[in-house]
Amino acid sequence: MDDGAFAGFSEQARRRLPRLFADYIDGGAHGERTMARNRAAFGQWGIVPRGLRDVSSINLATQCFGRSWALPVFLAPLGFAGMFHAHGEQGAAYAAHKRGVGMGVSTFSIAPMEKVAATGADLMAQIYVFRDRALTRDMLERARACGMDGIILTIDTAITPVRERDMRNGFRHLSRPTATQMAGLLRHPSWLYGQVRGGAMPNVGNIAGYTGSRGVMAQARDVVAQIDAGLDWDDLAWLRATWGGTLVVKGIMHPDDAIRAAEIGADGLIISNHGGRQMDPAPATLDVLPAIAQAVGGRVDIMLDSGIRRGGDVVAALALGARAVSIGRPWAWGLAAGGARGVGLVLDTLAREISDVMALAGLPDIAAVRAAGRNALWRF
Ligand SMILES: Cc1cc2nc3c(=O)[nH]c(=O)nc-3n(C[C@H](O)[C@H](O)[C@H](O)COP(=O)(O)O)c2cc1C
Ligand SMILES: CC(C)CC(=O)C(=O)O
Repeated sequence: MDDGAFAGFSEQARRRLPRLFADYIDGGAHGERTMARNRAAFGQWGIVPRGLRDVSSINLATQCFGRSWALPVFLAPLGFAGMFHAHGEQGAAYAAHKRGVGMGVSTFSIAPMEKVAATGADLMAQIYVFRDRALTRDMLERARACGMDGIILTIDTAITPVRERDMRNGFRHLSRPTATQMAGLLRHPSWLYGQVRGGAMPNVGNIAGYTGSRGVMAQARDVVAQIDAGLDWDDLAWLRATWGGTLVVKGIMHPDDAIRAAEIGADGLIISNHGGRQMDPAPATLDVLPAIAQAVGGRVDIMLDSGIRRGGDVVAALALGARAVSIGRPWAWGLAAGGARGVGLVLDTLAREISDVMALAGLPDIAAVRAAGRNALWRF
């Protein structure tokens, strides 16, 4: 796979992590065709160099979902991220805070959201609605209580499809670690030491009741099984009525769904195929972006994720109608490779590339990128 600007981080992450976790991060659903298509779609677009424009200062400041960030980049919610490095979700949030960007905290965060919120970062709580709505209500109340004024409802995960790498490794498919899994953990002593020192084999600590000694893999299997496959548009309306803050719907891939979510009162949309981890085969997110942007016509802000690996990818997405992008695996690799510092370096790497591309395209700020639109782009 082409990990773009993050190849060094992903390589190091794969060295540092037991295979179980490295494959969980890297893998996708079924034949991983969606994952490949996400990357290929960015390869279809060039950005046309322009000169004789004043680009002596490049400003990456961005507004999206009613928030202000220093970059048009958001850290996507990632489940079980605390297993990738002892700094965990707090480390990532710390890096996001330092760089002035936002972050989604997964329902399946290893660290309880209260601990992540204590970093002071601009966070949004990602919500998987459970069959037991009391758990979901509890999560909304906790999000509000720890000062988060935005939530992200993920809608592309009614079921979790086969992810062949996870099946092979027994990720979420076993209730007890196998000898192979144990040997894999022991072959990564520095990772293991960090995990033990950081909390002695963590729990899926963000969900009430999921603590104890059963082991994080058994917990992961059980909490994922809690996701309600019966979720429908009435539930979105319920959530809209229940949650007074910003409500963003993640996993939109069709213009009709975008329009319906906006009509129900969502404040924002994330065009996402979950990084190719859910539907396979699905279209690339960049390919569905123009029709969705046209359908919503500026009524709600659009963020895009799945396959962002270069600054040029970000600029192409913004020129085609996104207000910002989010990155998933790149920050997981950064975290695994170097904790909070690694996540910070991932953001710096992307910021530098975005800035390079904008300068050489004669686009000094994000408003200029959006205004240029397709005029800045070349379809190969
Ligand atoms: C390890 C991992 C865990 C994820 N966990 C969640 C999750 O708990 N909730 C969610 O909405 N999306 C989850 N996602 C999807 C991401 O939020 C995001 O949509 C995706 O990673 C973007 O694609 P990219 O990894 O190619 O950047 C996860 C993705 C990865 C790689
Ligand atoms: C549904 C879970 C397996 C967590 C998740 O969103 C992911 O791994 O992509």
